[in-house]
Amino acid sequence: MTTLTLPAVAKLNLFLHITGRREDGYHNLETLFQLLDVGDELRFSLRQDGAIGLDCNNSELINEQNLVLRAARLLQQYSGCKLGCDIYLEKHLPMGGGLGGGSSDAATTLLGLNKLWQLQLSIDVLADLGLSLGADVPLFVRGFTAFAQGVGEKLQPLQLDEKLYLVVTPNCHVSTAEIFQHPDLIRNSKPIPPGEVLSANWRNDCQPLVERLYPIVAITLQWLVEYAPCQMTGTGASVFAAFPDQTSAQHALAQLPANCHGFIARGVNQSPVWAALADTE
Ligand SMILES: C[C@@](CO)(OP(=O)(O)O)[C@H](O)COP(=O)(O)OP(=O)(O)OC[C@H]1O[C@@H](n2ccc(N)nc2=O)[C@H](O)[C@@H]1O
Ligand SMILES: Nc1ncnc2c1ncn2[C@@H]1O[C@H](COP(=O)(O)OP(=O)(O)O)[C@@H](O)[C@H]1O
Repeated sequence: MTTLTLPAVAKLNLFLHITGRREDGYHNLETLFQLLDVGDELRFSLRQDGAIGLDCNNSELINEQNLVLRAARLLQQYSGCKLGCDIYLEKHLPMGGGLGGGSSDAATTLLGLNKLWQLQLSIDVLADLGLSLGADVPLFVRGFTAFAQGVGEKLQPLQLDEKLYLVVTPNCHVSTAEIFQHPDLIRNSKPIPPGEVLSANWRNDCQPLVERLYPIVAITLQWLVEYAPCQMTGTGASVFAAFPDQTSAQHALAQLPANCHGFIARGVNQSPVWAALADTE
């Protein structure tokens, strides 16, 4: 095998509770990660000379900080592999919107190159490598909808109804670091008792602060709630609502405010990257 094309899907945080701050400054969370069936696409082509190249439909993303390049270099270094690759990233997901696109791209890179370079590293090893790139990467490596604790790396798979979501990203960039450093962030939520995840009070502890600091997020939620109950994902700025069918979701999407980007996606219990990898067997 010399080429491989794989998806890198988005996630929603159906709830995000912050239960405390750790000594290293990071926060312990409890969150319900819902994978979606839409996202970016990555194409990998094997190189024998060990070099790693990146091309992308968004030229701003072609730089050494791209999580795709960082994941590829990390894997090459860890495994001692002498092979290289050219990677084309077709970016569809809004960036920095709480949809985990960068983390998902990194996870797909780890999974894809593990295959293309025939490394046969275990999923546990890939998830640990991924965690050093970002808190959400292990979720996308494991590829199942899950209840998460810690900074998001302790994952328990969950089977949820595969609902239809409208995801709306207002035209603003929320800094994750700014939100977590803010003195007014709610960071003392009680942990959910074992077995009560599905009946817990689902809310996003970052949402009140983000709505105050970024009024466009509050305005977007006020627009969306006219159609269905809605919430913010991650540290924002994207918001989402579940709809009973395509027609009602399309109806809301057609009324989207001018300063927003929106798409419809289905929640999935298993990441499409696993089906795509299985097709290559
Ligand atoms: C909170 C979540 C929920 O999905 O938000 P989104 O990024 O998806 O919006 C993520 O876990 C975010 O993960 P990620 O986006 O990888 O965050 P990082 O780049 O690792 O962290 C940026 C900064 O946020 C703070 N941070 C991040 C995660 C965490 N659990 N506690 C923190 O305090 C740290 O100050 C860190 O320096
Ligand atoms: N492949 C990538 N795709 C998107 N963003 C990336 C990528 N690599 C690095 N980044 C950087 O990571 C930041 C967060 O990206 P993203 O994962 O899309 O958002 P979030 O963490 O809010 O869900 C972006 O603002 C961008 O600067």
